[in-house]
Amino acid sequence: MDVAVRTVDLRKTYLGRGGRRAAVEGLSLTVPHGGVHGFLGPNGSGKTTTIRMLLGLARPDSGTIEVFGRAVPRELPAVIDRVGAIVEAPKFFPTFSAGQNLRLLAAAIGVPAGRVDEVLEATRLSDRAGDRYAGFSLGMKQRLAIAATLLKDPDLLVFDEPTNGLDPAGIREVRDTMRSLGAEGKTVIVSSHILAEVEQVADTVSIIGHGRLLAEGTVADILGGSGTPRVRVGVRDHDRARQLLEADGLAVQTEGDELVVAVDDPSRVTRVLAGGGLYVSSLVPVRADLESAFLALTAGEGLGGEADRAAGGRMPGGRVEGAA
Ligand SMILES: Nc1ncnc2c1ncn2[C@@H]1O[C@H](COP(=O)(O)OP(=O)(O)OP(=O)(O)O)[C@@H](O)[C@H]1O
Repeated sequence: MDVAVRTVDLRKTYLGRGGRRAAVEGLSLTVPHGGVHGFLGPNGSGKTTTIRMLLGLARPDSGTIEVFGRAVPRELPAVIDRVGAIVEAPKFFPTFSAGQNLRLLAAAIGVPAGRVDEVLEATRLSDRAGDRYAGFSLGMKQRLAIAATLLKDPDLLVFDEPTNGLDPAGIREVRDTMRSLGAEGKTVIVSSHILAEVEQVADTVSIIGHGRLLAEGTVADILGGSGTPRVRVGVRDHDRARQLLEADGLAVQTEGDELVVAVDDPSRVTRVLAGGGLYVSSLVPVRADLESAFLALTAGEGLGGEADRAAGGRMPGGRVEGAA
């Protein structure tokens, strides 16, 4: 696998009131080259701290970072031109148009003015290039920020919570932009504490909690670890249905008005129940989604210790820390 970013045993502590506290604790991450990588974790799990270290904005206490094979921060000057990032909200002149803002920036960093049209096109802002920045929606402002990071035509883009504060339309716009950048072959790292915001665009994800890696892999890997498929069964006589299914060796749970049965072949449920004179009114597969996997993995965040480890143990998919 061609690797864009690799960290090994990364650790960063901060001095707080109660002494030194680890924000990042032994984090080993691998981000493949090309495509969108979701960097996920609850608030305070260490995402921003990790991103700041990747960009040379914070120094790790220990551990190593490589960006395109170069050690960061030592060899950062050799790769910095290949990296674009939005870590904090960038500043633009409100009364200038999008195009004017980008042309100013291009001149400041020594990029030919012709590149401005290309980045406006890449972020689908071409037809708004003449409009004043002050009149932009939040989603458009965020796309302009992405356009600014594209001026240098970097190979790696790092966006820290780029959809924070956006409405659903803005989230969709930013998501579409990230997707097309990933499809073009760029490596896009996007952090979020809301999994649904990156699930649809991420080719690979890493999930962290308390500064540690909980799982890493393709979205399919992580979902694949959720175990036997489950179906939600609508049937009148719950108790009797449960007896019949359990007598057939199936694991059954009651969730609200329905039974949830872990079974590889759903027709077995209808067969068993019909055999006992019960008829199924509905049979719906429980979709394994990344949100459930994420919640299972980060369950107990804030409790720490055993709760985290137990939650991790339920997730054999992807690469799970402790199981790898
Ligand atoms: N400069 C700092 N000084 C002291 N503590 C810090 C500093 N920066 C971060 N921390 C602490 O480190 C931990 C991780 O913070 P970080 O911002 O990296 O998490 P995050 O996952 O990005 O969270 P969020 O989604 O809320 O931004 C938190 O407990 C935070 O309070």
